[in-house]
Amino acid sequence: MKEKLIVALDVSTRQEALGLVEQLWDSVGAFKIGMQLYNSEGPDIIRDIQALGGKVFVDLKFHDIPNTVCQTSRVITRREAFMFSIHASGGVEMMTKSASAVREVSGQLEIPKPLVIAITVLTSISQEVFEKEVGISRPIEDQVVNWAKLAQQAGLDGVVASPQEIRAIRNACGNDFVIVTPGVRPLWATANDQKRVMTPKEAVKQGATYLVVGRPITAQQNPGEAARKIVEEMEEAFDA
Ligand SMILES: O=c1ccn([C@@H]2O[C@H](COP(=O)(O)O)[C@@H](O)[C@H]2O)c(=O)[nH]1
Repeated sequence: MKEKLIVALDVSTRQEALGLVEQLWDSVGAFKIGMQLYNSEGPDIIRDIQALGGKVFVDLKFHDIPNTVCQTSRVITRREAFMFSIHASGGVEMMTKSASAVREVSGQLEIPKPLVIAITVLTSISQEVFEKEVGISRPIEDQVVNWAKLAQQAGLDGVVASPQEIRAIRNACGNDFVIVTPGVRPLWATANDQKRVMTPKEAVKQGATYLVVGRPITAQQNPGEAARKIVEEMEEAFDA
């Protein structure tokens, strides 16, 4: 079950990040690098985490014209990321070019193909904000499923969505489609800025492939203990 847990390393220094990796590598499945750490420490942080035995999800949420995202996907593939994210709202051409570039480069280099995952609607967005600020007047779930279907059509491996949309995505895209869910909050943690949340146990029950958890682990005095507690809660999904 720990393989399903990805820890978001939202810190600003290599020292903090590698300290967390050393404490957590045997309790979780992978580590996520986002814009904070990547922009502080640069791409070498990917290699540093890999050197400690950690698999790396590069969550830089690429969103640009098809050529730019395609060429950047080649770069990330060469860095042997385990997974990386692009925005579904970039469109089918952008996603298709990224997916085929990744297949080509990983095939040429004979390295494992990274999972390419489409961001749908950020888990910090509520239905009210979606309508009033983003300007889309339909249920978030419908928009997420629409983007998930387009991502699948484009040859991507899966999507990032809130646990609240897992069932609808599974119904539309099937059991092999990868669903990565941030917005996971144990009952003992605060929601922070996350709006569409669910507990680890419920997210696993709904059918998440991977759970992304940051602050409920990294902001604790004992991150290792928090991660193990979350894995135990995930395992409860299969208790009778
Ligand atoms: O829709 C999304 C997409 C990405 N994220 C990222 O996941 C983590 C969540 O961290 P917490 O501390 O557990 O809230 C963070 O790195 C986000 O950039 C997301 O939350 N929602």
